[in-house]
Amino acid sequence: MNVAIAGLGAIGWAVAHAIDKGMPGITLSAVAVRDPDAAAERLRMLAHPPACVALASLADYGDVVVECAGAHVLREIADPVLESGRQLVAMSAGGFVSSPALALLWQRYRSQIHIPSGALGGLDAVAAMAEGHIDTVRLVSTKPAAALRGAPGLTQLGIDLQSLTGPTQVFGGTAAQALELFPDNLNVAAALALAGAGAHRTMVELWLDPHARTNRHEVEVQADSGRLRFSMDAMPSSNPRTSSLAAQSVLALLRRL
Ligand SMILES: NC(=O)C1=CN([C@@H]2O[C@H](COP(=O)(O)OP(=O)(O)OC[C@H]3O[C@@H](n4cnc5c(N)ncnc54)[C@H](O)[C@@H]3O)[C@@H](O)[C@H]2O)C=CC1
Ligand SMILES: O=C([O-])CC(=O)C(=O)O
Repeated sequence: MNVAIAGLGAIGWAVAHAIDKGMPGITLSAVAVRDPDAAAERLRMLAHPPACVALASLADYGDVVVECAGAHVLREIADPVLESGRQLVAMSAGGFVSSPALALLWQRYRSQIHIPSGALGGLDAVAAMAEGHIDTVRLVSTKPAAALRGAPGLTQLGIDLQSLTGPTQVFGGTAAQALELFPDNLNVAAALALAGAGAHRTMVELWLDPHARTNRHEVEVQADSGRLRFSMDAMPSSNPRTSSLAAQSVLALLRRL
């Protein structure tokens, strides 16, 4: 299986590196990066350096194309991949909630689009519950201050990270609203919404804890089939916004595919 990756940041590089070290039956065929000169040095560290190509060409190189570059490029990557019948693995799940054009792609091609369990997990159980009736879904995410630095929602809500002294709730509302304010921080809410009750019926609380060392995600789903509760304390990766489990969830998905 040829895998092509968009974006060589915290997740993309971890996935590229792991495939290069050896995953049976999987070859890293191509990457698309924003700055090819900067990436060239990194790619030289790999035993089998992949081709460096444009985003729109990834579909020519990969049976599976893994997006780890951000929701702003998801459409550019997704169109050629889905039209050519390839499979798309999308880390920036929030794009399918906040962009109407991407929401349409999700409806039309969902069998070819894989949303990894990311920094959360447990989505198989939530999807199974959605086959019956889900009454309520609640996600409470608690993050260290560094994880939210630069998020547009902080400015819009008038939150000053420096002034926080203890755990503080910065947002409460639907997943759809959460992704408008925190598009790079709550893909977990999108993944949960897409697996379960949708972005308008998935309720999200976002807390900031200046003393937190992990990204904590607590999920509660009430359905006619029963009640699910779990929590994940995920260690940050080289990117303080992103848990290291997110890249590992891509590797686990690739092995399954
Ligand atoms: N589903 C989930 O549970 C999670 C999803 N994410 C999302 O996954 C995505 C990747 O996360 P990270 O690797 O931590 O981000 P990152 O910021 O470390 O890496 C993103 C990379 O994409 C590259 N990039 C940006 N625009 C590009 C373009 N036009 N062409 C090629 N490359 C481009 C950047 O140069 C950067 O190297 C983000 O959208 C993030 O919000 C992150 C954590 C968990
Ligand atoms: O990595 C995490 O803990 C969650 C995250 O960034 C996201 O959902 O976008």
